Amino acid sequence: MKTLTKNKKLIIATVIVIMVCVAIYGAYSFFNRPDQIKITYSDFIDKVESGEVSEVYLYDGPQLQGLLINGERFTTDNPRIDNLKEMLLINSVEVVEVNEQYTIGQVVTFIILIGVFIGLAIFLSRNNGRQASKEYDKMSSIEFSTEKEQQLTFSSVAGNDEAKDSLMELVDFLKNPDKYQRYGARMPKGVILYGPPGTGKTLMAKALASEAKVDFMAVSGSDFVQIYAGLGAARIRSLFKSAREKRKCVIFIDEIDAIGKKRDRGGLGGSDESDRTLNALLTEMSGFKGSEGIIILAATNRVDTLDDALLRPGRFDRQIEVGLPDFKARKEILKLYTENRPIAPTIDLSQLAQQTVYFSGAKLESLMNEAAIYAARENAESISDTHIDKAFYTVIAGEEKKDRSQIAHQDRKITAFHEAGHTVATKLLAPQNKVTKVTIIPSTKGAGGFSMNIPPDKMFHTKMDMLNNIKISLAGRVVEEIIFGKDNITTGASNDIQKATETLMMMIKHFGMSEKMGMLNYEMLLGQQTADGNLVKECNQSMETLYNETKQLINDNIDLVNDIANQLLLKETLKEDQIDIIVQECIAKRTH
Ligand SMILES: Nc1ncnc2c1ncn2[C@@H]1O[C@H](COP(=O)(O)OP(=O)(O)OP(=O)(O)O)[C@@H](O)[C@H]1O
Ligand SMILES: [Zn+2]
Repeated sequence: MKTLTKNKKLIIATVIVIMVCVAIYGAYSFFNRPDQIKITYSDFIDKVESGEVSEVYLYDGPQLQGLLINGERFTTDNPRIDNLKEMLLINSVEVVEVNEQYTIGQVVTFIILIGVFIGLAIFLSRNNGRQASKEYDKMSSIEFSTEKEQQLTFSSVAGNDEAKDSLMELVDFLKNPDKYQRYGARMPKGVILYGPPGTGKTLMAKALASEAKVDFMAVSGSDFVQIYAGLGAARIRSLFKSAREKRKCVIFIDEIDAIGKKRDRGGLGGSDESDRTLNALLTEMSGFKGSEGIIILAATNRVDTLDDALLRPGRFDRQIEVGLPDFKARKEILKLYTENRPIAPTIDLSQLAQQTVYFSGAKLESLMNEAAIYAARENAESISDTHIDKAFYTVIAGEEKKDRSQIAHQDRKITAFHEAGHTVATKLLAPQNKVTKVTIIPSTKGAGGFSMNIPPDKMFHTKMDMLNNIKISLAGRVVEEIIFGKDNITTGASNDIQKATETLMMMIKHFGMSEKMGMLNYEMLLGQQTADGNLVKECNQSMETLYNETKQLINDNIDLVNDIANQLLLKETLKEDQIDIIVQECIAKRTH
């Protein structure tokens, strides 16, 4: 595309040069026309005096030129006398003074030349502008589908149930924005979908638009990063303008981080251009009312790199995680992509789902597609295990070679036991806390799995609450040590240790909860310095005691840890009710 426009410019330039040459030649021959009569100087004086001369071009050259009343042009010798002009004026001849070195022809040629250059400049700049506007237009043509073209529904998206539920709520809003308006409900303008690549973020955005039967406009954040200053911002404005014209629509901005990166505060300059683009986005988002029925969905792999201004209320104030699929979701995705393919009856999707840990939806789709290609190449009757096996290695090519059945087995096991530790400690020490979900599928927030631990709302936290929270944090590491041995503990506990240290330090420094250290605010005493020797010593000792108490607790309930870890290895994600059942069953087993 770039070379094409370059060629175009070259052709245009050549044409213009030719035109200029023609113009110069034309002008030249015009002033040296053979019909230009040559008269003697005395004839000239006679004609002036008899009023036959209308114009004379005065200049310092050897010849004078002029125009007779009858339209004839003439030249005559230039006497180069001082009072010629006065004499001509007295005889009411129009005198045009011409700069010395130039002949009339040259002057006219010069004027034409300048005109042509100005024309050329305007043309090129307009061409440039057109180029810019072409790039600018590209935006709206990137992906635009009207409702008729879409038949996607949320059923085309497997797994990701929580994310789907959140988006489903928005369908009604898009369908009936007036209804919400009537109650003064402020509906979200922007939703950020975040998670690893290929997990179906785009797919869900499309599904939302088609379920709500509204238009879908997709752009990518990187399209707004422009060479032409201000174009990114202009594109944003144009995007919103066309969205408003549609009344209801879903705007999808992929890779929002390309324009929405945290801005460099205090840094010198930074990128003005991306700032300008981000500001345009923020302004546009504040500009439209929620009742307009426009929802902006943005996707990113990393929500933590986004500028805080983007995440404020009235902008992208909803953030939905779209994670890697767990066992159940993988099975559903595989089912989706085997439905219309001839699959050998020996293929066990559950088993395949188990063997594809850490695969994204896109990777699973690609797995089935590659397998289908292998089968087609062989003209096989159906897609068999051998084809899938081959496809498996194609899909994970470049990655560390893993035995299909052993994929990341040790990692999973460690994570499962670590998370089981947190879960058991929570259930035993703080049953009032809600454990919404435990998973061994890594999230973008944590390296391993995570357990969501929501303590009930309380005005005050007791010393006991805080000590228990520390123990819950330590329980992951404790289980690692008990199950895998002192030398095989992992780096997976680094966040836990940070959290435990923070809580303990707060107890000692701010809340006067350490008998040894007394009722002092150590931050006031120590100023900026975070800790002194005594403080560290006290913190260390308390932590050791807490660690040993946690170890005791876990050892006493190791059967429960085993049960939960094994279920995690099997199902990968456990919801609260599933955990409760495991706990009840385990305790029932004990009393028998
Ligand atoms: N949960 C899912 N259910 C069904 N198909 C899925 C799912 N997740 C991903 N896919 C498949 O993977 C393809 C790519 O997914 P999509 O483009 O939506 O991912 P993404 O999260 O937007 O990725 P990226 O972050 O790279 O933009 C989809 O077109 C679909 O075929
Ligand atoms: Zn942990």
